[in-house]
Amino acid sequence: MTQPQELVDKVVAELTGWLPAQRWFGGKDRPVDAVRPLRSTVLSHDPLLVHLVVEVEQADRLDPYQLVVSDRLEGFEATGDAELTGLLLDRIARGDTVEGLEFRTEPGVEVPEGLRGRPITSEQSNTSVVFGSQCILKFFRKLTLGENPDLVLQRALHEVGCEHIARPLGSISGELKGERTTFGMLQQFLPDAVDGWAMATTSVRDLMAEGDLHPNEVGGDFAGEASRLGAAVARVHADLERALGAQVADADDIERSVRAMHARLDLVLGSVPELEQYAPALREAFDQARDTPGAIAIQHIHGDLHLGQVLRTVHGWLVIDFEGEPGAPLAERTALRSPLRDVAGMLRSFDYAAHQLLVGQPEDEQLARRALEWSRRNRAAFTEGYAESSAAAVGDPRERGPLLRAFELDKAVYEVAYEHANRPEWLTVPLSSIARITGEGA
Ligand SMILES: Nc1ncnc2c1ncn2[C@@H]1O[C@H](COP(=O)(O)OP(=O)(O)O)[C@@H](O)[C@H]1O
Ligand SMILES: O=P(O)(O)O[C@H]1O[C@H](CO)[C@@H](O[C@H]2O[C@H](CO)[C@@H](O)[C@H](O)[C@H]2O)[C@H](O)[C@H]1O
Repeated sequence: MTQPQELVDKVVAELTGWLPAQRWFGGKDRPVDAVRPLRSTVLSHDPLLVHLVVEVEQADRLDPYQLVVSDRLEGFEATGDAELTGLLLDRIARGDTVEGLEFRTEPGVEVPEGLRGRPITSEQSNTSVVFGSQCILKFFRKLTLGENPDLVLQRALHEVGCEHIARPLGSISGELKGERTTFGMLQQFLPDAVDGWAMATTSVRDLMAEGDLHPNEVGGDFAGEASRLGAAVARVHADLERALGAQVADADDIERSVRAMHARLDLVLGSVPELEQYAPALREAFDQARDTPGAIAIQHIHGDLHLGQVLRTVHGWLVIDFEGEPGAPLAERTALRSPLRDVAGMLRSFDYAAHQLLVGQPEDEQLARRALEWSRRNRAAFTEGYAESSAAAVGDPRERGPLLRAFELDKAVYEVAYEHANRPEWLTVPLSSIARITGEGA
């Protein structure tokens, strides 16, 4: 029988080669220099199941990543094993503490024992496992020291009765480098849910299949959903404000945020030279954010809102994954920011959904025209739905043109970096948007 330490040593030795091949690994664009164990906890002896946190060294970066591993699999990764993941859920159901690792349910929640887990297979930054038709356990991969905003914000939203989130059911947390850190989050699973990305891209495909029809004429028109989605996002913002408060941004806040946009651009320019030609126009747009009319409200926001983060259920739209941008430092993700950043994130996503079909055929002008038409129609519907339901302090995004434009471009710069690191073949999607928005050629 393998001893836990033997397993940990074997796994750690293999990780340098194994990690870069994982979808959720955030450092695929840089070589892995070293992997060291930070903490390991035996969750079960028979079958052997070990919770392992490692520190991954890549040039000047040190990032903690989380795994659960076992010796009884062909590889070692246990999140794909129905019985082993069931052991994690059982521990949450019983409220166990194992060597400082705390498995808990949320107040008033009962979780059944004995369920088996199945991992979901969509493109994602973390690993999620579904149990029966009732709960989903998100296992954070790249760990953020401290409490994860995904759990903190959804708890706060649940407490004020927000109707547009899945109920938080439990968590796994423990100490990492002296800080209480969230390792996992259990949430209500919506078995009937379809994510917004799947719905939107289906609608785009319907349109492309109809040579002569416009977006409002085809069966799969998405504008009604886009408008309802705008209203749901506005209500989530209002609930976040109710739960955790808001402030009016002062001149320093605005200045800091303009400087941060420039700093992000500087950083991304260092690794993606294709962005260089748009830099002057981007900088001008960031500077113009200072000229936005009226007071700007800042509050806790989602921070990485896009069509893959919203689920359509029979009861309406739900927003998930309040973790913020997976690459950003925690201080930035938990800072009070303008909700218009989320609006901008979603507007970017409509543009993505429309243009992803052009990835393999950039020269097709007819397709490009239809894509633009779809994007404009759905962006307008979303913004209108948002404006109709938004709280007075946030107001109508259309009246905040310079700020919204700067946020959209800042998000597109983030996406350039994200695609460069994760899906280089998609790099043209944010780059061509930047060209369109800044008017710097397509
Ligand atoms: N509560 C839920 N009910 C149904 N499906 C969900 C739920 N939460 C997440 N999902 C599915 O899992 C996917 C990944 O979830 P997400 O929270 O975005 O993880 P990640 O942080 O890895 O991106 C979603 O796109 C969605 O398809
Ligand atoms: O893994 P997360 O969902 O937290 O977010 C990261 O990955 C997203 C891609 O899966 C990425 O989103 C970009 O691509 C989406 C289509 O796949 C598109 O809907 C988004 O608008 C676009 O930003 C996201 O930026 C990244 O943080």
